[in-house]
Amino acid sequence: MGILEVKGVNKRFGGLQALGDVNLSVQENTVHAIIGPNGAGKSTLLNCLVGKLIPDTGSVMFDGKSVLGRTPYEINQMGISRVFQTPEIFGDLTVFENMVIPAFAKRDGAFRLHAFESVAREREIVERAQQMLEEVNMLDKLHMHSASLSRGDKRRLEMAMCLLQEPRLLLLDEPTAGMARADTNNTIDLLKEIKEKRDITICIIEHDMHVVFSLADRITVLAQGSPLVEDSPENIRGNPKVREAYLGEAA
Ligand SMILES: Nc1ncnc2c1ncn2[C@@H]1O[C@H](COP(=O)(O)OP(=O)(O)OP(=O)(O)O)[C@@H](O)[C@H]1O
Repeated sequence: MGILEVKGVNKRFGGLQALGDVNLSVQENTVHAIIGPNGAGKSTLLNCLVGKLIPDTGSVMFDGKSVLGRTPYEINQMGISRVFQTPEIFGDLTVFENMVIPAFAKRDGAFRLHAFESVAREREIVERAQQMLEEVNMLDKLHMHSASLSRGDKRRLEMAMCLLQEPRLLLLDEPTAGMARADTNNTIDLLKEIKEKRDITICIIEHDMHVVFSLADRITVLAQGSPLVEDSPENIRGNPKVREAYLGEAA
């Protein structure tokens, strides 16, 4: 039984079947990659895992509990965090402000800011934010405006914001899209470190096969909304069906 269990998920957009009978089992403390051609349904599937979309049929269970019908905030509270394709950070704020502002946010129905309950709590949040930024090699950019960061740094900042919540499942939507090779390699190293340091399961959508084969323990190939095959990276590389549907010469 995996920490994440997707069973019989279907999702239609009007006449288009974006997901057709998707089954997926992600084992705890592994990196599970979801790959496939454009339009295969990868982002739709990820959106179903974080409550952004509700499947027409099927179930999505995280650690034995259904995620369906929960708000993104509740899903976050369950231990699931997501790094988006386009980083969701406040460009007008500094790196440090982006890290600590969510800790001020009280979301009891409405979203509003509140004061920390004690100076000790405030100190704890500030220290943890700094530790996290150090872990992603951004401590020297603490006071920079987030809008002026490079694409890679914006991604790293978002990763640090997610890690601050100590997720058990981290969902990454094309974490290296648009990055130069050096930044891509830094991101691979960073994700390996993150994995080594904590008990965390990572589910990653990625087109760059160098990233996928560097990180993944298991790979699911989606094609036209349905899983074509799920296997180890070694077997995926050599699978003629996968080569035909997606990889071509990339593997
Ligand atoms: N909100 C929506 N309304 C209508 N159609 C949608 C919507 N979201 C996705 N689709 C369609 O569903 C199909 C799957 O899209 P999805 O974005 O999940 O694919 P993907 O595998 O993530 O593709 P890519 O690799 O290009 O990001 C596509 O045909 C897409 O056009």
